[in-house]
Amino acid sequence: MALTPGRDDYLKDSKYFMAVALLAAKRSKDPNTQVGACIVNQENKIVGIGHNQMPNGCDDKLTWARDRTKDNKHLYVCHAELNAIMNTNGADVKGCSMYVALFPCNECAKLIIQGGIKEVIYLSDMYKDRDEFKASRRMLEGAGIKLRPFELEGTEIVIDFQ
Ligand SMILES: Nc1nc(=O)n([C@H]2C[C@H](O)[C@@H](COP(=O)(O)O)O2)cc1CO
Ligand SMILES: [Zn+2]
Repeated sequence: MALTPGRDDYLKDSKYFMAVALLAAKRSKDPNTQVGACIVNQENKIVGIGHNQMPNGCDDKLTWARDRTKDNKHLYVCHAELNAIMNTNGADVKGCSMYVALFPCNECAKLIIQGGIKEVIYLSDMYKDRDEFKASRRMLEGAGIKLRPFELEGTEIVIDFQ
């Protein structure tokens, strides 16, 4: 008996996980750069999601200004990767992959390495020439973490609420 085939145009795993990261990024209040991260375990289950946000309880007390010569957001903001790692409800991130909209900075690289994440899939590497990102790449590569640019296939996913 011939089997009825399933849909071909379903959302593939890696595109889904990056889309989850990008959806999380939409929650960010950063007026300039919104970042999301999604951690996936070896069974392809999501174990943590995060976006760049101010520390809990500090939301309306801290500035989103960008200029580093004055009081500025970089002193305070919790990066998407940090939040994703902290949002796992106790699941272990060891052996997991992280999908992230922007290449991790040096501080997040330390969390990724010490947490035992084995692979980082990133969409943008727009700050790659800065020292923090050179340091980050050096540490991640040194720790043997696989770094993979996300291969974009199509530029949008439409979510229709109707
Ligand atoms: N990988 C990252 N994850 C993040 O969550 N961020 C956050 C920190 C800031 O809130 C924003 C970057 O701001 P800007 O320098 O592009 O105005 O994105 C930044 C990076 C880049 O390292
Ligand atoms: Zn970071």
